[in-house]
Amino acid sequence: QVAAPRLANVTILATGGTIAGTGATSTTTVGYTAATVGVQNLIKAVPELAKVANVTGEQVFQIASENMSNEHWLALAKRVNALLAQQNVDGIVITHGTDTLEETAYFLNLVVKSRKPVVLVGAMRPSTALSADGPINLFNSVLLAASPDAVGKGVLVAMNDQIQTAREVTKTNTSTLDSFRSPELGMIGYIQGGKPFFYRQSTRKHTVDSEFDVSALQSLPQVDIVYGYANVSPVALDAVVAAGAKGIIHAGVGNGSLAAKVLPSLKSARQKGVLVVRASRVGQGILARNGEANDDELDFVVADTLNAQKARILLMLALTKTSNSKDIQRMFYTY
Ligand SMILES: NC(=O)CC[C@H](N)C(=O)O
Repeated sequence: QVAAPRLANVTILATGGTIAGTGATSTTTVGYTAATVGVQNLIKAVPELAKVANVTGEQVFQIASENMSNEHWLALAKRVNALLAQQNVDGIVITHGTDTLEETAYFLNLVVKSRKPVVLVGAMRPSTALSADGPINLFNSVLLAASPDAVGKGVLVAMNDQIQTAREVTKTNTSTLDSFRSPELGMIGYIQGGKPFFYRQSTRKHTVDSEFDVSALQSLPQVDIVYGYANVSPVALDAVVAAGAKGIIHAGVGNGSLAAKVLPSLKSARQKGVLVVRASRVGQGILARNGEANDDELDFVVADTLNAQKARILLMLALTKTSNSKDIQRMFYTY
């Protein structure tokens, strides 16, 4: 008689979103209400979870993810770190609205102090819809969080049978099931037949190799994003500087080009000590340092391949450590 292998202990931290959403009818796939189903009912809806892990649920928030804030992130990261420090927790799944899921994933990728798996998951259809994607996504994410193969890979996203990394994944479609993709550098694996299959991993630092530590932080520095477009004016940029931004992400056109009408405001912001990071609205490609602007002379930083919303997260964390632009540029080439 051989003893059954020990099942991993996985904690599901529920934060809301469509995966916990309900609609008026089975064909309601838009215009439903997000964040109404509690974590115990999410777990009850997928009895198959018990076959792959000992699952415990905790309702940390119940929100639509457009309302995710820096304070939510700090609370969530502290809870994740506390749980992963426990010997009886092997992995964590976080259920999340899809709108800002990639941001929470990247934030945790930089501040979780453990090699144990952390997997974010959401759904594009509410729990009441025909062919709802939440249950299979939840099942896949729990088996991924329970898998020794997911250890040390950084924070992962498991949706639509694919495994994506926090740094690369982005929401690419407002409504289709295959919305979560890493169009630039690619997904790293699949989940099929109850098993994860990994093919690649990120070379960028994360989790235990990260220099960021939120354990003593109650807030994060204000960093705002301003967008580039034809006929742009400096109105929005000047407003965020006047409102006290410590850093600005400029999501410029093309390779982060700066319009002549905006450049004086960016220069004056930098002279006041505001950190300026050039990113691109394009969505793919390296932001060339000293390409479309002389970053050395302007003392600006470039975002490398990070999109603007993830550049905002890295800059906030960077500003908790230093205001030295060279050091911050190093961080953008490291994480
Ligand atoms: N598909 C979704 O999860 C979107 C619902 C909601 N806007 C949210 O992000 O929480």
